[in-house]
Amino acid sequence: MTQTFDARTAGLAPTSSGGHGPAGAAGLAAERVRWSVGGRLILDDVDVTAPPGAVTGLLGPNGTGKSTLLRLVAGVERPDGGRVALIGSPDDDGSPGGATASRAAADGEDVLAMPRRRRARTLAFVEQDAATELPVTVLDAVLLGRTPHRSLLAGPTEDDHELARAALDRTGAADLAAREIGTLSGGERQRVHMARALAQQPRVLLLDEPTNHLDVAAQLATMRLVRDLAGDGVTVLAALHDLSLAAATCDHAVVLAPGHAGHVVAAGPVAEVLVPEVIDPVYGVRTTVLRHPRTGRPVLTFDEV
Ligand SMILES: Nc1ncnc2c1ncn2[C@@H]1O[C@H](COP(=O)(O)OP(=O)(O)OP(=O)(O)O)[C@@H](O)[C@H]1O
Repeated sequence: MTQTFDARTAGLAPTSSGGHGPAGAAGLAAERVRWSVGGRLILDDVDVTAPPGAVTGLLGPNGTGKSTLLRLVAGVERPDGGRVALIGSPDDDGSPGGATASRAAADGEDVLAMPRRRRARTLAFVEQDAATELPVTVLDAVLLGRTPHRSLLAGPTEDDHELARAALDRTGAADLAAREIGTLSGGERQRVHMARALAQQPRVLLLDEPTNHLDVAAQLATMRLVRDLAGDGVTVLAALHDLSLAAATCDHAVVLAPGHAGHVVAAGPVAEVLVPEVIDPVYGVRTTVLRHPRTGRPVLTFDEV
């Protein structure tokens, strides 16, 4: 993936935040979000906060509701209750969950009440294994990310093309621009969906397993890109399975427990959350936390109980 690219000079940083960098960033607070399907309660009054201009990992075993929460926050599904709001400065205690989340959401702008186009300028979502049935080229698929930024009847401008190509460049997919999207491999498609989200110039980026299908170098490049975006003032909430990748990349982590309709068991800085006391009972494993010899960040290894 190309890492020499500067989002600010190419105009890929968010446009609507009133300034670049974390100081002008908007965070996200989901408060008491509730959702049922087929008579089964999937999320029961879940509070999750993604602090402004930070990378927050949404963690938890299979089926704990990570994708569902992201889909509700993105407006793909309607919650049965609760609120999703943009928030400003971090809370006094820096806590990304709990009572402070409720207060922040109560104060901030309601994302789900925004008109669709405005919401699409604010928030971009890369779904897990997002399929694209349309017989379109990769470049056209990425240009769709520019739709919320122009009037309904207008076609893409030169600037839109430039931004779309810059987004493809940044996700390492520039050479795929002319390909039909349906012919791509899983990893190639993942990069294209990420590029479409970047072309949207969102203030908040929601990612569901962004490293799915990617080889190890592409995983690292993606998470580096995620960190760079946060540096540009984009708030990132990413569902992740690889806890070491989360420890290496995220500022904050939120852990959902199995069997309790999305109950948040821990939320806070990764070094405090990614510890055996939290991970072992949630995942049913025995965790050892090592230190990365170069970065000093936690590296997690696991044994069966
Ligand atoms: N449309 C639906 N109909 C029925 N059940 C659903 C639906 N959407 C989600 N669920 C159920 O809700 C629960 C949470 O699913 P979700 O996909 O959000 O979990 P997840 O934490 O993202 O899982 P994974 O890590 O496996 O991707 C699961 O038990 C799933 O089967």
